[in-house]
Amino acid sequence: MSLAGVSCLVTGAGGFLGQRIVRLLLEEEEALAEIRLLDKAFSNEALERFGKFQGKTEVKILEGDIRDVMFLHRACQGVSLVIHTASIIDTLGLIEKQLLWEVNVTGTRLLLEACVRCNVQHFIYTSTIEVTGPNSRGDPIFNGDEDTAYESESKFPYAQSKRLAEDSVLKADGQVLKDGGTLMTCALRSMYIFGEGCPFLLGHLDKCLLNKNVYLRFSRKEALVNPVYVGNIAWAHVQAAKALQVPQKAKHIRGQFYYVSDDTPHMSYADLNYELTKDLGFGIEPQLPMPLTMLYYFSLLLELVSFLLRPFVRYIPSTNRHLVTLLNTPFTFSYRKAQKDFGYTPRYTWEEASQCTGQWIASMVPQRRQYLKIKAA
Ligand SMILES: NC(=O)c1ccc[n+]([C@@H]2O[C@H](COP(=O)([O-])OP(=O)(O)OC[C@H]3O[C@@H](n4cnc5c(N)ncnc54)[C@H](O)[C@@H]3O)[C@@H](O)[C@H]2O)c1
Repeated sequence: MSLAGVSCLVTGAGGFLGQRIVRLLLEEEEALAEIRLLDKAFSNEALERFGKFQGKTEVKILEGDIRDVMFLHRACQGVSLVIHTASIIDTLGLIEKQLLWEVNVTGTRLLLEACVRCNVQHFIYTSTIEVTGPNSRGDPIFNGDEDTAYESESKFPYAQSKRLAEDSVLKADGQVLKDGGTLMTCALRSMYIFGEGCPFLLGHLDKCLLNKNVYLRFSRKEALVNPVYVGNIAWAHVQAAKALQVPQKAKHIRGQFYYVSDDTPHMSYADLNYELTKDLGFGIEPQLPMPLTMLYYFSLLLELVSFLLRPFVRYIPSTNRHLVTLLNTPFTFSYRKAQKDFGYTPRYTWEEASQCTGQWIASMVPQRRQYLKIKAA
């Protein structure tokens, strides 16, 4: 299976995951013809990294908005594969719902329409485990798979927006392209992603440094999850893309969603922070700041305060019931189906993943200390 000669568009290419997907695509032995990198903004570091690449694949930077129909039309013209990672991630409810919808839901639909107009045959959507749950009751799942029945009714805007976008992607499978061809789509439901460049890890690191080098325990030890290393979820996109090129394989994949995890040991989100930086001598609080039920009602209280203040001031609490449940519910998934249907196996072991991530965090500590010092002054 190969992507030799393929022209591919990656949206969200300047983001944490997008950059890693691009890197893997550029490293492919059998070179792609062209990769178009779409994002609303690229950092200088990202541009520098892409600029260093000296290979056969042509790289084009497309800076613009996923909501811009004309821009999408130009971006899709002449490509046969779209990997759609661009999205707004919002676990706290910081972003206005309308903007979240416009980017995550409408943006995805506009992109699908552009694909049909421009005869793009293959479309891979980066979805999230949050479209499955956990639900508000906090029902656990251990080693779930695509057939695991689960009552999920998340009303949290980010999860809802990703669910609607995923539905649109999977429903678009089979649509007739302008030239009479067929659009084939699939969605990869990623676990929480860790790795070099992960903004969430930096947020937790800052709090740890402010707490005298002790990580906050925001999830109980028993709340086992299985986060995925960025190199592995990126690899899953590449593997899915390759399999879609092969008609015999594509027929199993199209219209399907897949859970993508790797061999990261199952542990809580809080314990992952600790595990990744054990060598730095950081600690972790032994217990939640208050019993889980109390934490839940405390979050409810903060949400009520936020609601009451809404006519006067926009106050977004630092926690909410959705987040407390998300962080404290055992929720693990197997990648068996992705392995069976498109040959996904993790490219990096847990040892490699944790070592690279740990080294990156260690390299960020001096900078973050400096930043926190300036912020406090
Ligand atoms: N980070 C995680 O733990 C995680 C877990 C599961 C799924 N995902 C999914 O993976 C994808 C990538 O996430 P990430 O962690 O790389 O996030 P990220 O924020 O680093 O990347 C998203 C990119 O999308 C771009 N973008 C946002 N709005 C845009 C717009 N209007 N037009 C064009 N580009 C726009 C951003 O500039 C950003 O570069 C997302 O779809 C997310 O839902 C992430």
